[in-house]
Formats: sequence, C-alpha cells, structure tokens
Amino acid sequence: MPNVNVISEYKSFGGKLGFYSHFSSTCNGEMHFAVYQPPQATHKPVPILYFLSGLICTEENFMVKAGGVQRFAAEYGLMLVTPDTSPRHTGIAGEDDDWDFGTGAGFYVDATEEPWRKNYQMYSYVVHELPSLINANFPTQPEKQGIFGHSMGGHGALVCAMRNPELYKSVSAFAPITAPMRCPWGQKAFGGYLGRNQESWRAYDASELVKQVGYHSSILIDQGTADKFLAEQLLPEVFEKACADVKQPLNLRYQEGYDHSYYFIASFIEDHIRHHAIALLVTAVFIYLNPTFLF
Ligand SMILES: N[C@@H](CCC(=O)N[C@@H](CSC=O)C(=O)NCC(=O)O)C(=O)O
Repeated sequence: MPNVNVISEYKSFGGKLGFYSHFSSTCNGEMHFAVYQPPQATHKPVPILYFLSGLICTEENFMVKAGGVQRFAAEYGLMLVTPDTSPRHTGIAGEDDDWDFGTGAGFYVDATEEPWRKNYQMYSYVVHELPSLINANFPTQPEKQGIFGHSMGGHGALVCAMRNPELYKSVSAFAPITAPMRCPWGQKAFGGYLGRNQESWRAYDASELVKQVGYHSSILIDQGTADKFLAEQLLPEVFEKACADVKQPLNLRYQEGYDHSYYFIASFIEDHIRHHAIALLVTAVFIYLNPTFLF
C-alpha cells in the first residue's frame, strides 16, 4: 500500500484486522489508524463505517474492547475504520500534561489557536484526509459511509455527520458529549483549540448544529443511566430538546444501570452496527428488489 505502513495484521472472523500508520499532511505528522476488512472485501468493495473514540483512547480501544465488533461487521459486510484521537509526539510544550486536552483529546476540531493549529486538525483529518487514504488503499464503496463514536468521539461523529450529511448516510453514538459549549470538557477543549470567541465553537456543537442544519435521517444514541459523566459532561437532554425543537428524528435510548465504559458499548454494539447496515446496505437490496426505482 503506497503511503501506508503496516504495523500488524490479523485474521479475524474470516476478515482482516490491521493496524497502520501514515504521514498526515493535515496533522503534519505520523498518524495511526485501524481497519477491519470483512470477508466480503476480498472479492468486492464494501461500505465503510468510521468509529471515533473517546478521551485517552488510541485506534486500538474500539477494535479490542467493543465486544467482538468484528463478528457483526463480518456478518453485514461492513469495513470498520478507527482513527487515533489526536496527533502524538508533536513536541508542543505540555501536550501530555492533561488527560482531557492535548494528546488523546483532539476533540475532532480544526484548531485555530497556537501552538495547536499546526497539528491538531482532527476534523479535516477525519472528514477528508483519512477517507481519501482509505479509499485509495482498501476495497471501499466511497459513497457509502457511516460514522459513530463514543463520548468525545460521539460528539465528533454527530458533528462530522451534521456538517457533511452528503458524506455520511448514517450516524449514531454511545454516551456522546452532546453540548460541548456547555460542559467543562468542551469548554476547556474549545477554549484551547478554538480560542475565546464562542461564535467559532458553534460549528462543533451538536446541539447548536442540529438547529442550524439538522440531519437527513434518524440519529441513534445510547446513554447509560449510571454513567458518572452524564449530568455534568454529556447533557443528552440538551440535544434531545434541540432535536425536538426542529423535529429532528432522534432515537435516544436510556440504558438502565450502564456506565460509560466499553462494557456498555459492547452491550449495544450490535444494534448500532445494524442501524448503520440498514442505511448503508438497504439501498442496494431495495434496488435489487425494485429495479424500476432506477427509471
Ligand atoms: N481517566 C478518566 C476516564 C477516562 C475515560 O473514561 N475515557 C473514556 C472516554 S471518556 C470521553 O471521551 C474511554 O473510552 N476510555 C478508554 C477505555 O478503554 O475505557 C477517569 O478516570 O475518570
């Protein structure tokens, strides 16, 4: 694969799980990502589902801890792609000082502030550079992309999808930060990466974006009721109200007793894969069953 370094590859559920690195011109440094290719990808291009992870994660957490997600991706014939959560080893002073800012906490925004803006361009990286790289090197159907994520990554998935509805046919999230402008994690990250003018924050706040642009199909969110970050950081009720105000279809499911961990994600991962599979695969089945639809 030109421009992609293979770190390791493993056979998994009949497909292939791989960990890779490349030089990112968007983030001005080496970036890591993981790809699960389902068995179907050996003989035809397949739809792609991007998963954005949360604070402190790397490209590995989801692939290792999401309850054998590869089994479901293999069943539905979906490619899974997980980027890292930030640039690393940039040399920026203090980049490793905090667990919720800097390394492992890119927040899927394009930083405008020094010293972050040269490297911390995670929004453009996820929406543009990484998909170009994936489509050039793996057997994909580029017009069939979905996106989902967890916590900080749930925020990222909602923002990427709402800002680019033509690029993403489906979106879902586990315990997303739904109103980052109003919570401590978001205020710290946006203040550092985007500066003090909160007008520029709105483009990265799902609860603001849904009022401006909305999304073309129903959004699935699972939220554990025993999540220690629920009341202060995640604020699903803010997003729920914003969706209701503009009649955005939302399937917000409160899951009794579940916390913020990957055990929670693993418990509901199959539902999310199915949510995306319906959006990404149904068109093909529908056209097969109703060919006159094309004419
Ligand atoms: N260090 C924190 C907990 C950090 C944490 O829970 N991170 C989550 C994402 S939180 C929002 O983005 C995570 O995915 N961790 C990785 C994992 O494998 O669980 C604390 O101690 O409170």
